[in-house]
Amino acid sequence: MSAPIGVVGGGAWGTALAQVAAGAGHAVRLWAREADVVAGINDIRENAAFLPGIELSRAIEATQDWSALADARAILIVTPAQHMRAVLGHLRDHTAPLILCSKGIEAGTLLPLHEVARQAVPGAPIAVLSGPTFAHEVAAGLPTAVTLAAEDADLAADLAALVAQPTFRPYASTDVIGAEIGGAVKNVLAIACGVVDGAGLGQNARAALIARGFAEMTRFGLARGARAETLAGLSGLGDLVLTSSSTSSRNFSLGRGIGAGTPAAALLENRRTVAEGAHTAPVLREAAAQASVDMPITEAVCALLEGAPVTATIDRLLSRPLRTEA
Ligand SMILES: NC(=O)C1=CN([C@@H]2O[C@H](COP(=O)(O)OP(=O)(O)OC[C@H]3O[C@@H](n4cnc5c(N)ncnc54)[C@H](OP(=O)(O)O)[C@@H]3O)[C@@H](O)[C@H]2O)C=CC1
Ligand SMILES: O=C(CO)COP(=O)(O)O
Repeated sequence: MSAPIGVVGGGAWGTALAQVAAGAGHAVRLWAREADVVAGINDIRENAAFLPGIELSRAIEATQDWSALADARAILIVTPAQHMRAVLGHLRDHTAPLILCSKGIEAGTLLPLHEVARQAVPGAPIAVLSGPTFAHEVAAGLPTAVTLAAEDADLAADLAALVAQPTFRPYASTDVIGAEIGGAVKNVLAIACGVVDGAGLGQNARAALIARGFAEMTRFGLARGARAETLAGLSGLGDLVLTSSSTSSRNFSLGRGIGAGTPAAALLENRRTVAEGAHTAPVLREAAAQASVDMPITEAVCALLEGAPVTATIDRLLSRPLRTEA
């Protein structure tokens, strides 16, 4: 039997990707932080906390023991973005490729996650997997396509082949930063789209927000070295389209609650699942300021997360001086 695939993170997405890897014919070792998640996967083949209702493959073995990943041929990293550096500290000496599947930018350093991973695990080749992927649909075997990016084109193609299935199609790319920025920024934009929905501002407003949000994503991405075609692909526009209009998105749902009048702090209190956009928004605002990129929608989302009133925040966005569309 060939070496197993490792997965770090027993949330919805880590569990769904473990199911994908098992479906592709691999033995899978899934590291999770919480004992109830490990027990549920090993004993009753279900992650009831994060991915209820999906019967998990017997090829998945959950563990809390880092040494179980020692012989992994590749490791998918799927913890929330702000925990990634701490988690990767446990894998410092690994040399197997790491495939980063989380979406965000590190607070404080403003680093994209692949640079965090490079610092934390210097001997491992780094790749990024990102795209329009609701975990429950992937776990249910519904057709899905993603971007799988690594600087080395051969590595990207090899890793794509490693996890591919007829219903899970990775498209290889060498634009690592582009694949990351789309996923990080769309989470913030999904909150904004949810606010428009919750406040009852209509579908025209949502379409305008998606288009202007994509312009914002593109300006920031280009400033950070992303390629325009990556931002217009699965991991950018594709993921924005998915999460800007569906209550299956935790970010959209958070925004919807804010738009309907519930304070963000109350919605974020005691959450067990992650809405990454809430963490990414202030980091993105800082990174945009550093790069002299104008991101008014991101600034509005930050204001709402900090407790600004919905109507006044939307009025401010709408009363900005008229400008050309670019
Ligand atoms: N859900 C989805 O459809 C998709 C999610 N993503 C991205 O994947 C990442 C993970 O999201 P998702 O799986 O949905 O998360 P969930 O909200 O489903 O689960 C939370 C996860 O965070 C883990 N966690 C919480 N605190 C810590 C910590 N201190 N250290 C390490 N791990 C911690 C939990 O571990 P434990 O199990 O041990 O409690 C659990 O795995 C995010 O960046 C998200 O944007 C990307 C694409 C799709
Ligand atoms: O990233 C996702 C789908 O691609 C999941 O979106 P949410 O985190 O908003 O649920």
